[in-house]
Amino acid sequence: MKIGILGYGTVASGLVDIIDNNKDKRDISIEGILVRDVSKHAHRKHAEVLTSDIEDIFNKDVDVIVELLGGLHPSYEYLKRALENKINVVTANKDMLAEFGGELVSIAKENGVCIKFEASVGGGIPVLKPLIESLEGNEIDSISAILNGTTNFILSKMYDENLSYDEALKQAQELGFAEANPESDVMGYDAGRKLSILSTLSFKKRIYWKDFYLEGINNIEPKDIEYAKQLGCKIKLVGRSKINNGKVNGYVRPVLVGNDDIISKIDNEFNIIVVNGDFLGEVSFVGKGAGKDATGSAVYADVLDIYDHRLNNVDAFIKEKVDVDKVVSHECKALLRFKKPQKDKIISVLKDKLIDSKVIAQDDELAVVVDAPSECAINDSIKFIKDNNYCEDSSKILKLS
Ligand SMILES: NC(=O)C1=CN([C@@H]2O[C@H](COP(=O)(O)OP(=O)(O)OC[C@H]3O[C@@H](n4cnc5c(N)ncnc54)[C@H](OP(=O)(O)O)[C@@H]3O)[C@@H](O)[C@H]2O)C=CC1
Ligand SMILES: N[C@@H](CC=O)C(=O)O
Repeated sequence: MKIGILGYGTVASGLVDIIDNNKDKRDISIEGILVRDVSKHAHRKHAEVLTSDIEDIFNKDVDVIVELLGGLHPSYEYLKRALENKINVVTANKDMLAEFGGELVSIAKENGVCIKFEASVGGGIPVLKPLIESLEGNEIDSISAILNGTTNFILSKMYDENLSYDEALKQAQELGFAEANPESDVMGYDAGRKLSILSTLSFKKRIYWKDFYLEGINNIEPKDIEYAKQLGCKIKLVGRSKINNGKVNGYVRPVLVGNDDIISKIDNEFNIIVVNGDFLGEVSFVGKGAGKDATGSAVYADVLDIYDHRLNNVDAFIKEKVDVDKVVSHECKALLRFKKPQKDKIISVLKDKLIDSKVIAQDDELAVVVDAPSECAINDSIKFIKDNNYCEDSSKILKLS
């Protein structure tokens, strides 16, 4: 089988290694590799097929195009052209799927080819195929997940090694975990896109990533980690979505996770996806969510599907779009911090408006763990405190329940 690879960065390097490693088992020939700057890669294996001209790839009469460039453009235009030319496509590009998944699947179906995207969620973890195929008989009603390796790596390094946020992010970039623009990782956009792909496939309704409540880890301070330790918790960037009577509720946000919860045990670049099926109950998928070899392995699995003529497409992306409710409307706990506080006044407001509140620190700031009937009740209390200038600044981290 002849393939063209778009990109020769972290993931493409992993894919090339695994293709070469399995050469005696599967006859996959790399006909072209597209990069921006050929000279940068001239010393590498397969340098003879490098090109910076996309026409060289389309002129090679390939069976599969594997897109590992990232970003929306020109990736979208290249893949659309490939599918319209009846070339099967494999991609790890969640940005593009979250935005144009429906359109690309429709074009693939019209042209009798397929688009595969296992590596777009959970890096190396085989999760989409089991979800689509092995769990087909189940109605899935909830997803709880760590979906971004970079932020999980940063939070682990801050927690375990007291590394600063900036140092940890730098290491994640050096290890090839982060996106070309790491804002996608740290602001929660990447996890939001992955949660939208997972939710779309699981709930069989089109769910857009921007409709989730999205909050990143960029405001997490060492002091938050200290409080988390004091409370027997870790802070994790968690994506959660639920469907109930056709209504979807979902978020990506940093939350406190109790040390006895399986999600708190997933560290560094590892991801976890826990889904609940009506027949199966809960099932968890755990593994490396980012990095060269792990992600290369997932991309290779998609290439093998095409090699072995498993050319099915998923319909979920072309289903009707549903709205997403962003607020946590059930009883919840949260850690609240108030800077330059009028302590007695704040404590009195929280006691009045919420179910319970427990002060855990009161030095230069006030830190309180509250129990509330809903997130709205917490937000209303904070608004009242701020409107009355009882503090200079505040922050809130919900506890996962
Ligand atoms: N890194 C990871 O762990 C994971 C990444 N992904 C996804 O996989 C995809 C690839 O990621 P990754 O390998 O990390 O990215 P990298 O930034 O490491 O590599 C991107 C490659 O694409 C090439 N490239 C980018 N734009 C163009 C363009 N316009 N024309 C020609 N070549 C271009 C670059 O060329 P040059 O080298 O010349 O600059 C580079 O070789 C992304 O969609 C990412 O979100 C998914 C799961 C995990
Ligand atoms: N930047 C992403 C890469 C994999 O999708 C991450 O850190 O998870």
